[in-house]
Amino acid sequence: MSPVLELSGLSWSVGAATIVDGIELAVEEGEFVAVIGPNGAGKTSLFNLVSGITRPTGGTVRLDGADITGLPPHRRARRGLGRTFQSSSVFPTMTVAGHVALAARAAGAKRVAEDGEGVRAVLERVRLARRAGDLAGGLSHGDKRKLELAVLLAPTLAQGGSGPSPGGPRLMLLDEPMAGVAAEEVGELTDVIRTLHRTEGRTVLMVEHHMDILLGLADRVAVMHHGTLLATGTPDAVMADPTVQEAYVGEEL
Ligand SMILES: Nc1ncnc2c1ncn2[C@@H]1O[C@H](COP(=O)(O)OP(=O)(O)OP(=O)(O)O)[C@@H](O)[C@H]1O
Repeated sequence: MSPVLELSGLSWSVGAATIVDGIELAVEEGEFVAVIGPNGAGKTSLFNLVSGITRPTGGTVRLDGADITGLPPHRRARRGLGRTFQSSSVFPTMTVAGHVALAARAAGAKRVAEDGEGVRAVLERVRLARRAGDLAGGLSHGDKRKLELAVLLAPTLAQGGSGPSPGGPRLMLLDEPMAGVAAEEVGELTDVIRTLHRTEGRTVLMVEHHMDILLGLADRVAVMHHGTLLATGTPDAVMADPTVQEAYVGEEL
């Protein structure tokens, strides 16, 4: 069986600067791979290439064995690739339930009521049902992150209809979901992400700076440095790797 995601020689240059440099990475079905690396290593740039926001200057991206290198982001989404962003992307004056209903309709769901069972069920999966009627602008950072996950799951509501990717994304790219989240909210957000991975069986590729969060969450860690993949391995193996420690000199691993 092909890996869910396969990156071969994936590269991106801007002028003379090579920002992503020959990445080789295969992510298997149901795997949780964390991408770490010092500031400016190229992690977000790599996510932009995988989700189709930027076109690589070299190499290929394969999803379920099919070459999707030339596909725009919405067509990748239809094939089951979902992505969240480093900075929060909610609409402050729209309700929490409104976000889910809107995303479900965009995915082809018919007759989605904001106060209906379907929207509530999606919000329960990210532990946000109690805030369904509240405006997104009033949510804590942790709850905004959960709402972004609910928006990723909303295409589930198109199930049975003509909507694309009825089960929601099988591959989720999460770009620093803990950024800006208060320490007391990190545990619950980690639990939500763990459930989406372990219980629902989704494949996850996640950028995260804090190794303590990744221990117990990630099967494998991929370390980026200056645009290249410096090492991949279990969290413990990567932390013990002297080349990784060297790349992080002056920064916390
Ligand atoms: N559009 C662009 N044009 C030129 N340089 C860019 C562009 N986008 C990113 N860069 C540069 O590429 C490098 C990698 O940036 P990127 O944001 O991918 O790193 P990162 O590992 O995600 O960093 P951080 O951990 O700080 O978020 C940086 O030096 C950045 O300045």
